Amino acid sequence: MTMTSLLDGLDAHAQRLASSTLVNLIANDPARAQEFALRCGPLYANFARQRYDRTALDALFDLAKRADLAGAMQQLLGGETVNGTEGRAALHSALRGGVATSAFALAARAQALSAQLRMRELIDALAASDVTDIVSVGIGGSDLGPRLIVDALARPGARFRVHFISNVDGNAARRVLAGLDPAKTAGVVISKTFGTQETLLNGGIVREWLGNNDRLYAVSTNAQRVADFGIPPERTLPMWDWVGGRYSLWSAVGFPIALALGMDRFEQLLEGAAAMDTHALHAPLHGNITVWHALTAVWNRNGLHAATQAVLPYDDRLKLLPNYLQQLVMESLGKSVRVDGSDIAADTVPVWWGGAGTDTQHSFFQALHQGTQIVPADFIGVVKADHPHAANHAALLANLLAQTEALANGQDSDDPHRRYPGNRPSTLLLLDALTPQSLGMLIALYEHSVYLQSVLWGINAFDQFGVELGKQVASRLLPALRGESQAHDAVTRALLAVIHG
Ligand SMILES: O=P(O)(O)OC[C@H]1O[C@](O)(CO)[C@@H](O)[C@@H]1O
Repeated sequence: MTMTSLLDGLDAHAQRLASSTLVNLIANDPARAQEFALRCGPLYANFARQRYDRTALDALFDLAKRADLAGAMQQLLGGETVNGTEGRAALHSALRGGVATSAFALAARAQALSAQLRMRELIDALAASDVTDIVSVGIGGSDLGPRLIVDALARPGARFRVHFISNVDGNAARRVLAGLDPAKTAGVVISKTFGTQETLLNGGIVREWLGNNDRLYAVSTNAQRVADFGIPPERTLPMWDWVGGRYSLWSAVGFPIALALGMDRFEQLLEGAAAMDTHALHAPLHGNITVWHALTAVWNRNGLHAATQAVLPYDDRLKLLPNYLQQLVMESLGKSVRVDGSDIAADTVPVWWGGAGTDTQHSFFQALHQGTQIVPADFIGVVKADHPHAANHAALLANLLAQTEALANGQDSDDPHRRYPGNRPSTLLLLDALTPQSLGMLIALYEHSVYLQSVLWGINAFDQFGVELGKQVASRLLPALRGESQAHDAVTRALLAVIHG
């Protein structure tokens, strides 16, 4: 049987379960509350409120075996060329630990360790200077990860305050720089290619604003372009082709993280991710959180045909997680051809979106409870608070548990307006506490789940050709925008006429 027909087979299970509700599924099999749950160190995952039963799960695990997810994980972590369209490995795991023993992976690990040593030296030197603020310039994978981690884990009173500029909109740079003193600020320009329009423009603004290149640093694979930009090798940290941009926060792309948290806590983040790598590689299929998470995603997409997936962190410090995951998941899995170039018969990635609870309960949760679309959700909670407001934390956790329960169980009413249909699936991910380790582990779980989903769909998770066309059209349009040429497209010509007034 082909993978496509196996994916089609999920439909039959979904049909079989069409009249079962989550209430029935759990009432008929109460042990699933415990048995559909797994733990990996500080990370607990409960899948009991997903709309599969044990028979459907067997079909999913059969899919996992036939797709050889275990072998695929070995290939990824062993540094094999899992990015076939670009002929590259995706060795983000080598940045954070040593699970693999191939010569290539060991060489990558050695490069990663030497870059970490240089990061530590540069941070120590900056800490001995007058610099109080850091401006990080980058976009996409060179921004979202560092921005998320700094927002989640930076502590008040840290040695450096770290700020981010990503958008090419000049307001982004203007707002950030407005509150800073160029004499006490260092800039870090992060770009794997050092060819990204937004980053080069914003980097140029920061370079000019600083008025002194001595406090400008770079992270890139392209040392020549960095040098041409005016940043010397002694202030340039390396990147490598074997790390994808959206998988790169563990590399020197994480320099802003290390500046904000300190190098020791940055290394704890890496340790957490490395522990998830070990789990992903060695845990048996049925006890493997990354496998459960990936199979659940495929079930919701190809069995239940859910068009979107929500991610709902119940911790204000994780409010940027949905933005980060949008790139990780949708840039990786937003594909409609298979590795061999053939069309995929099944649907791939749904739209990922979300926001932090409880705020979002007061914005879009109405649609989650009573809208016509079923939106599977990942709820993420943190058990132990590290603030003194115990009543707030109790309310936060009560809301988290209440929402997953209400979405699943619903509530009947004679009044259709006041009826809650329920049967809305969710996964609950709980961290014992929010620490560098637990956050590293959570992010690595998503990375590996994304990869395993790509294997199940037969697509390449590590290229992103879809973003290129827009960039090419934008650069072709620049002369037309300046009035130096005519746009080719009739609608664009009409719009330019409006802009030119
Ligand atoms: O690090 P770079 O080369 O500036 O690229 C930034 C981002 O642009 C993309 O290529 C496309 O959005 C991402 O994959 C990448 O993370």
